[in-house]
Amino acid sequence: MNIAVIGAGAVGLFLAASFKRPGQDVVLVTKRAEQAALLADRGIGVTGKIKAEKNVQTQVGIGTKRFDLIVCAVKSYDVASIVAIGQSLAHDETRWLFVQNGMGHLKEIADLTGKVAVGVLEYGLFKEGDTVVEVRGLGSLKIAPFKRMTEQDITVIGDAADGQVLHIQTFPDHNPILEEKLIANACINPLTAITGERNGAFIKQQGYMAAMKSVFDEAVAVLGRNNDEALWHYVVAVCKKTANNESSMLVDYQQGRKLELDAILGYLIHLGEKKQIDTPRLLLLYQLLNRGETK
Ligand SMILES: NC(=O)C1=CN([C@@H]2O[C@H](COP(=O)(O)OP(=O)(O)OC[C@H]3O[C@@H](n4cnc5c(N)ncnc54)[C@H](OP(=O)(O)O)[C@@H]3O)[C@@H](O)[C@H]2O)C=CC1
Ligand SMILES: CC(C)(CO)C(=O)C(=O)O
Repeated sequence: MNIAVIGAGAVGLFLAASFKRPGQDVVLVTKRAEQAALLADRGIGVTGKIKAEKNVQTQVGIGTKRFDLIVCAVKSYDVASIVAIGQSLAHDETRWLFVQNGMGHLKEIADLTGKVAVGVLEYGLFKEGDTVVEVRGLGSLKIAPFKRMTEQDITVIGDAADGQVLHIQTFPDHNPILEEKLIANACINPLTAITGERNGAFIKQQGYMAAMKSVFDEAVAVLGRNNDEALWHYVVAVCKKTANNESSMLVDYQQGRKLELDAILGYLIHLGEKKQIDTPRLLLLYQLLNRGETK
């Protein structure tokens, strides 16, 4: 099987290393030529809680080669541009896997004509320069079919990863796993970005925990999952497993990069509007973090 991973950020580096196994070709598609050259020279280094060194091929932008599996690891706001040009990487039986946080990207990937799966990544990953990713929190990659994917296609993706690096769990339905992760990201990412704290602070300090719970209550009301104790335990468990991680939104905020506000908070606020459910806390977080890049 030949595999393309699009986007060489924290997640793309980790997943490219995860799918690189003997007899399996992995091409990591970067945006910048300098990064492609460095990766070709040094390979990918995985450090922290998982250690691996893998050599993969690199490619700058979309080329002419077609792949059996395409893993899209760009931010949710870049998914539309990949969908627009990505078809040239695919053949009729290509399987796509999208691993973005939030649920904002689902409307974009609905336009793809191929077989599409979605995944949620519960690892805490931190990009240390162009070729190294530090694993700061362990979890799973949960994957499920989104469209035209059979159970067997999902199994093929699950079996393709190097089990020493990546733990994959497969699910029959994408909605529950994406909703759970959406809630976790709505609770963790904006508050960590505002406070500058690592994820673990929100289970160690009572005041932070109360703030997170109040965001949780609003978010679950929008999804119609009030009184879902198991979901609150899930959010706490993600904080615990990734306690030492700076959330992807905190990292982006500190680096002045665009935030995934629309995919996470915006998605819930919009759904709340449709259902006539007030979301004052989600709106406040959105406004505090919006530096003018999002409407
Ligand atoms: N980091 C984490 O711990 C976790 C992240 N996630 C989610 O995973 C997704 C990816 O996150 P993360 O890896 O942290 O984000 P990063 O910003 O680190 O990586 C995204 C990468 O995509 C690249 N890119 C953008 N457009 C293109 C393009 N057209 N062609 C090729 N490459 C492109 C960017 O390049 P450049 O930098 O050159 O612009 C960047 O390297 C997000 O939705 C995030 O929320 C989920 C769980 C954990
Ligand atoms: C799992 C978690 C919360 C890890 O920090 C994440 O999804 C992120 O940072 O975006």
